[in-house]
Amino acid sequence: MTSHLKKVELHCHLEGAAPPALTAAQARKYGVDISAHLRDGVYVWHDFASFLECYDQVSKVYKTDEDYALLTETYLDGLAGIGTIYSELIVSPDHGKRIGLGADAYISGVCEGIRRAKEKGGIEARLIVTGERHFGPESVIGAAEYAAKANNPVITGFNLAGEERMGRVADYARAFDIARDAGLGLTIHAGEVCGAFSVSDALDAVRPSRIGHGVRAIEDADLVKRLADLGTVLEVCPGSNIALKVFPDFASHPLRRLRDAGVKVTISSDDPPFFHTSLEREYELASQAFGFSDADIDAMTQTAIEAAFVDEETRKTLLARL
Ligand SMILES: Nc1ncnc2[nH]cnc12
Ligand SMILES: [Zn+2]
Repeated sequence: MTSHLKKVELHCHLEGAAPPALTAAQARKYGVDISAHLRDGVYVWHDFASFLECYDQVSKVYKTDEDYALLTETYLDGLAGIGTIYSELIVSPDHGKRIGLGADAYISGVCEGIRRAKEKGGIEARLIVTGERHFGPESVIGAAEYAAKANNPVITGFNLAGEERMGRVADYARAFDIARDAGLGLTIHAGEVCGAFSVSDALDAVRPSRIGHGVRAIEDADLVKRLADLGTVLEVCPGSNIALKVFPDFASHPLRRLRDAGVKVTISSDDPPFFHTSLEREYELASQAFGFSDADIDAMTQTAIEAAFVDEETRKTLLARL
C-alpha cells in the first residue's frame, strides 16, 4: 500500500488528465460529437499517432478560461486527495490560440484552477509550457517566446512533446535557448517512441536537467552511464509506457535497472485516463510491480522535489512536508 506516502508529480499533460466524464459533459455542452474518440467512458486510440489525434480532439471540447479552470481544479483536487503535495502540469498556450481562446486566457483559466485547488487542498503547482514537435520548429519557438515573455511566476519550465519521430532535437534547439535565457527549467520528451539516440540528441543539443520518459536509454549502456554521471532526472511514466507498448509488460520495463545503475528516476502518470492509470496507481505499481520499498519510493519523491522547477524557498517547504 502506498496510500500513506506523500506524492509529487513532475509529468502530466493537463488535457491528457481530462476525466472522460468531464470530457463527455463538455462535448454535450458544446454540441460536439466526440464519439469517435470517447466511447463508453473510454478514450479511443490504438497507437501513438492515434493517441495524439485523440488527445487533440479531446482538447478541443475545453474552450473557455472557465473550462480550463475547472479541468485544472478537478485534476489537482484529485491529486491532493491522494496525498500529493506538488504537481507540474504540462500546458500548451498554443492550443489556446488554435481554439480561438487565446494563450493568455488559457493560462489565466489554468492559474485560476491552481488557485482554487491550493486553497482547498494545499497542493502547490507550477506550469511547464510545451511545444509540440508535430507543429514544427517555428511553432515550438513561438511557445518558448510566449513562456519567456509571460512573466508569470507559475510558468517555470519549458518542454518539447508530441510526435518524437518528427525531426531531431537539434531542430528545436533555438526554442530551448530562448527558454533557458528566460530562466525556465528545461525538460524534453525523448526515448519514449524513439530509441536511445533521441535521449543522446537531447543531451547533445540542449542538456536539459530532466528528460520526459528517457526509458529507452536502457538500450545503450554508455548512455545510461552518461545520464547517471550528469545527474539528469528521468520523469518515468510506467503505465503510459505499457499502454503505448514501449515495453510489453512491467517485468521488462527498465525503471529498476535505471535506478540501480545510478540514474535519478521519478514517477508520473503522463496522460492518466488515456492510459487507464493515475498517479495513485503509478505509486502502487512502483511498490507492487517493481518491488520498491516505501523508502525507495520516498527517495524518488525527494528526487522529484529536488528536480522541481520551483524557487528554493518553495523547494525547502516541500522537502519539509515530505
Ligand atoms: N506521452 C506523450 N508523448 C509525447 N507527447 C505527448 N503529448 C501528450 N502525451 C504525450
Ligand atoms: Zn508526456
